[in-house]
Amino acid sequence: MNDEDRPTTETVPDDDGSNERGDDESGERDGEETVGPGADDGGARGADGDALVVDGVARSFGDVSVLSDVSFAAERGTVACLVGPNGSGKTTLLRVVAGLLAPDAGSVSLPDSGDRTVGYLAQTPAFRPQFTLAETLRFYGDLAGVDVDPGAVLARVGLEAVADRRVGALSGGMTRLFGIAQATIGDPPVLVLDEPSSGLDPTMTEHVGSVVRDLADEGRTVLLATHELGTVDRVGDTVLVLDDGAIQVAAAPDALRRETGSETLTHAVNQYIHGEGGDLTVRAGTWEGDDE
Ligand SMILES: Nc1ncnc2c1ncn2[C@@H]1O[C@H](COP(=O)(O)OP(=O)(O)OP(=O)(O)O)[C@@H](O)[C@H]1O
Repeated sequence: MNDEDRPTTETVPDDDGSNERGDDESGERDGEETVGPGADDGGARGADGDALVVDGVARSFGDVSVLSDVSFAAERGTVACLVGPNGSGKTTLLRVVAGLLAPDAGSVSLPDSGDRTVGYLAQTPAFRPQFTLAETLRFYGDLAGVDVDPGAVLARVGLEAVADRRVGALSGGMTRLFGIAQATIGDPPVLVLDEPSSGLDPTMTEHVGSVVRDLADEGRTVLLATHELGTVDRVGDTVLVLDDGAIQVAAAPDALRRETGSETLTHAVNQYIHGEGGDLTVRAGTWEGDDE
């Protein structure tokens, strides 16, 4: 395989030229409880079990402030679901956590384990279609400096039977699963997944949700962005509502419903979305996977 024909690292695009981690890996932990409802906590509340602590992260593009003060923590073995309106900064935050974008301020603290601490699935993963799944995984393994057993990596997402199929012959859902598999190369303790099941049919959406849940149950910490509140309800331990550049609330789906007196997660989440003009209901129609 010559260099031109090799698969690329297009799953980790770098759209502003910055590719450094940019955090100081020293997010302070104050020993308080992990996450909970409340927008005015004034900082992350990392506890001993936390695998990921984001503390006071800010990020602008030019003079447009996208993230102003984002803080939250996530425990090992849990799924944290980042939700928020289009353009609220979910992808920006995930890229900061994955080390693909440097924050202007604040820090991201990750577990200190191995070479590959974070695995990342981009919103629109792109692989070279002419290579097989096994070839592609080996290539990414080489890039990450780790040995890859393609069969074992593919088994994490249920694709081991098609290791020798060309990536271009995969369905959309299988491609997304393959992207998740790629993110697990090197077995990073934290997985950052940008809309892993958007645009998939209900059965595949459910399957992707199960895969994500299993990856967390095996001890990883998963941070995912999604508009599908049905998926959040099924697999999420924590809902992080991002709006106005900050986490407006961090709580378990049930707690969020209870605290807002809502029957549905959609209604509960919308209580924390300010929208334009402060109308809490104005964004109600923007959520996919409605659970009502
Ligand atoms: N590289 C960039 N340069 C300039 N502006 C950017 C860049 N990346 C993101 N933005 C802007 O930052 C804002 C947040 O974008 P982002 O993609 O993070 O939102 P999002 O919540 O993931 O949206 P969606 O739900 O539609 O995927 C948008 O206004 C977007 O135009």
